[in-house]
Amino acid sequence: MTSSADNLIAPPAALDKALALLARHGSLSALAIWARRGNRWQQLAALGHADSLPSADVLEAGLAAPADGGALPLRDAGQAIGWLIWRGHAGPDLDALAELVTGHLLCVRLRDALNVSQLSHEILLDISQLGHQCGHADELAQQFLRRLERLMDAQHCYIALLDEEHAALRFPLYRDDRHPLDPMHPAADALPPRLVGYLMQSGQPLHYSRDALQRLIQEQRWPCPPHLSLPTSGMAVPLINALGQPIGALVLQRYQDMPLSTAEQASLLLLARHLGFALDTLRYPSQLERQVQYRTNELEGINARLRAEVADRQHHERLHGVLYRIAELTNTSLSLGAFLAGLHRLLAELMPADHCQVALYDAGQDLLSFPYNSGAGSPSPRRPGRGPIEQVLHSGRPLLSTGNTQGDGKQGSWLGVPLFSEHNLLGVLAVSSEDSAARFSLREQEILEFVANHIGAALSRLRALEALQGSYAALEARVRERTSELDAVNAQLKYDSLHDPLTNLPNRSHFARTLRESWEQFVSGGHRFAVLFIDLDRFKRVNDTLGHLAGDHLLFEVGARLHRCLRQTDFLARIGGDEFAVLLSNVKSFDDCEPIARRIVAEFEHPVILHGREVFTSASVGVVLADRDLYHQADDLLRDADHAMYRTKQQGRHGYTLFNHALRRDQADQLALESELRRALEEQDQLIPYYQPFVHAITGELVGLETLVRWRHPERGMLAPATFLPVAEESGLIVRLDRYMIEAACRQLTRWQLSGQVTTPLALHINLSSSNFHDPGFVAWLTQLVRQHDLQPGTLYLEITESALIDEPDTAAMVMAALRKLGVRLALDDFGTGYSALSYLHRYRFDKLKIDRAFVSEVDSKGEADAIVRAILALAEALGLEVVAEGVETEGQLRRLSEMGCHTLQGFYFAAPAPAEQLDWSRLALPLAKVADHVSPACQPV
Ligand SMILES: Nc1nc2c(ncn2[C@@H]2O[C@H](COP(=O)(O)OP(=O)(O)OP(=O)(O)O)[C@@H](O)[C@H]2O)c(=O)[nH]1
Repeated sequence: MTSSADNLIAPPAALDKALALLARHGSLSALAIWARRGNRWQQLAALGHADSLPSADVLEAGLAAPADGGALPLRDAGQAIGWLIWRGHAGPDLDALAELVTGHLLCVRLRDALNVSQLSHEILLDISQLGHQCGHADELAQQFLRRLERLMDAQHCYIALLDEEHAALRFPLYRDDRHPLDPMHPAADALPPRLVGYLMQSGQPLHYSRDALQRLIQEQRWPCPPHLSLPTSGMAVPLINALGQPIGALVLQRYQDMPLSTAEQASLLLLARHLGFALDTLRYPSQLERQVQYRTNELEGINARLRAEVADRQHHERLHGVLYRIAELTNTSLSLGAFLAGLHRLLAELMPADHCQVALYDAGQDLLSFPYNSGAGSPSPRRPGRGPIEQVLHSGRPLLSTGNTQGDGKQGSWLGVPLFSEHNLLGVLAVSSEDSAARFSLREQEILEFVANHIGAALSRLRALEALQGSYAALEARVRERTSELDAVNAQLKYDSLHDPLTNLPNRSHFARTLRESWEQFVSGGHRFAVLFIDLDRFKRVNDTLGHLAGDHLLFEVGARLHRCLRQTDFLARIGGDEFAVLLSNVKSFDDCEPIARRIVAEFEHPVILHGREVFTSASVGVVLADRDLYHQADDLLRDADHAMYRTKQQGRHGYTLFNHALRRDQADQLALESELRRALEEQDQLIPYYQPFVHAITGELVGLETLVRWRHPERGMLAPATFLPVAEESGLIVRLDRYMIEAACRQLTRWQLSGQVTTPLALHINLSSSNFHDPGFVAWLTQLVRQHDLQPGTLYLEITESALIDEPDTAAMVMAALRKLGVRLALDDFGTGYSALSYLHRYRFDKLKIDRAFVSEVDSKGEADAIVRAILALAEALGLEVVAEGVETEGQLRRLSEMGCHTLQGFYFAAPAPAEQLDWSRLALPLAKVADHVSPACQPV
């Protein structure tokens, strides 16, 4: 008996022995032993007519064993590894023999495996050498196939390799008649390249059945024609090089129903591993060379990357530098032209911008203008056409074009981007290069767009700046215009404020200022000067007789005449109505002033022609000399010049007076008198009312009394009104004096009435100064007074002079009307002496006229006076006015007046003015004949 070890060495012989034993123990006509070798059944031993027996495949598929025999599966670990199939009777030791055969079959399998393993090792070793033996991958693949076929069924297989240079797959071996493929240029969407690609990506071997492949195709969405026949099974293994990187794939497939065994799968993995190395060795002859190459490639890669990084960084630095300068330029350029030229220079640092053009589109005018165009001058504005600029404008997008971009036949590259300002399309920025090799790319486009943004911003800024500058300029022009207008107006206002509009001469304030300046200079050692005060004489008369316009004319003419009398250096001003003042410069004494004053006075001897009439006028002049010892301020000089002029008036007008020591004393005296009068008004015993009667010419009865003021001065004695009334008028105390007198008279009348001395209505006359017309409380005050004394207002006669009416005619009329309303009567004093008395009678309503003493005194001696008095009486009668003749001093006058019909008389002939307590009531009550007898020649006015 052979041992198992022998069987291991020679299994077929062992089986034959097992067959003989079975035949011996039974009556068998046929017997076969089948073994599974790989994926197939193989009949290892047979006896008798074994070929009539069913095969192992048939039995495994479930078909019945021969009816006249049997079939027994031989199992190892539950798996059928062989079959015993027989015809006839098997005998009792079948099972034991079957076990024996099973052991033999296992030996066979082990031996097969050993053989395969040995073969595999040989082949693997062989394949490892192929890399050095073969010169080309195709050859290596054929060699590999030959060896593979020794191991397994390799009817359908292929090897794919990655061609790195061309990034494509090549198939040095391709055997698959079901899927024809051009191994050198395989269609990328065919199934093999897709499968290889998938495998190389996953890096994992893939064993698949048809269904699994079908699922993969669907999952990966590979195009797959419906008629395509897929393998029943297959295995694809990635080819890996020495560095573990996939370089291709080895695929083996079966279309028949014979799946790859586990051993085949394992072999294929090993084979693929060695194939990968062999192919890698073919590409890199030696490992060292390969490593050097690899390292070189790696270093070259790193180097290239570094160089690219450095170049990139440099480019970015340059780019940032230029962009920064562009941003700076945007904010600093003052003109668009300078800004755009600067931009072009900077752009040229970043790209081959040989030419640069900025086109702006005005939609309102449908015009393209070119604020910047490098090269030969700026094209003139034009309507849009069909060029690349228009295309950019139309699309609002960048445009890159190559070829003959300039229309000059030269090849080049053109890049244009739209210019926006706050989303409004303004125009186009374009650059072009003449270099046919230069090409603008996305990078240049991005830069240009960046620059275009800045141009847009700069345009907005410059336009805003231009608009601002424009409005500033307009504003400045307007301000200049307004300033010069204002200057002119101011100058005019200043001139007006310093000049008299009628004569064009400097006015009072101008004179006052000049006077002060001259005084300051004089005080600090400058030249002496003098002041002349000139007032026209009786100027009112001109106004009244010829009208105000003629008066104006005269004032103008006087200004011109005065000017002629002066020297160049003298300063003439009109300081009031008919008042002029002159500053005589550089005079040493009155001797220098007098000739000029004389000249002025003489100038008025020539008539002035007003409204075709010759008018004679004259002037009163006062002269004062600047004196540091006597004066402290300039205004005092004018005051004293006025005083001197006033003295001229007092002395008969038409002349001049030098303000000398006597006048100064007189002036001081006047001032003292003024303050004494002020005090007198506050006391009761200084200002005394005197009463002078009005007598009826025929009956001799007392018909009225005129109240006349006398001042019983404590030191100066009894003062006549002429002494202090001018002071009262000038100082304004006249109003208080009038009230004082009216009140005193009313009080006195009440007393007389109470004492029974006055029983019949008596006319009480009191003088009223024109100043009272300006006292708004006067009428109310008088009303109150009349009530207080319970007087008949009709007994009061207020005597007004013509001059009071001349000064303020309207105010006078108003006050007079109010007085009349109160019931107080009005008398016109000194009638006949004025020059326009008749007009006053017409204008104002009087109750009584007092014929001036000048006519009365001559009424009995001069026929002329007689005639005037007659005329006055006739006029009064016609107007229904009472008449009083004042100043009757003789009996002749009395008789004459009486004959003429003037019955109310006043004068020394009857009684001199006397204080109340001295009135001789007994004599006043006498009839006329007796009156004359009682007149005392010693009775004189005070
Ligand atoms: N036409 C005219 N008259 C003026 C102007 N200003 C003032 N007057 C008048 O001038 C007159 C000045 O009068 P006075 O100087 O007081 O008196 P007079 O008549 O000149 O008399 P004496 O000065 O006393 O000689 C007043 O009647 C004013 O109304 C003016 O601008 N034009």
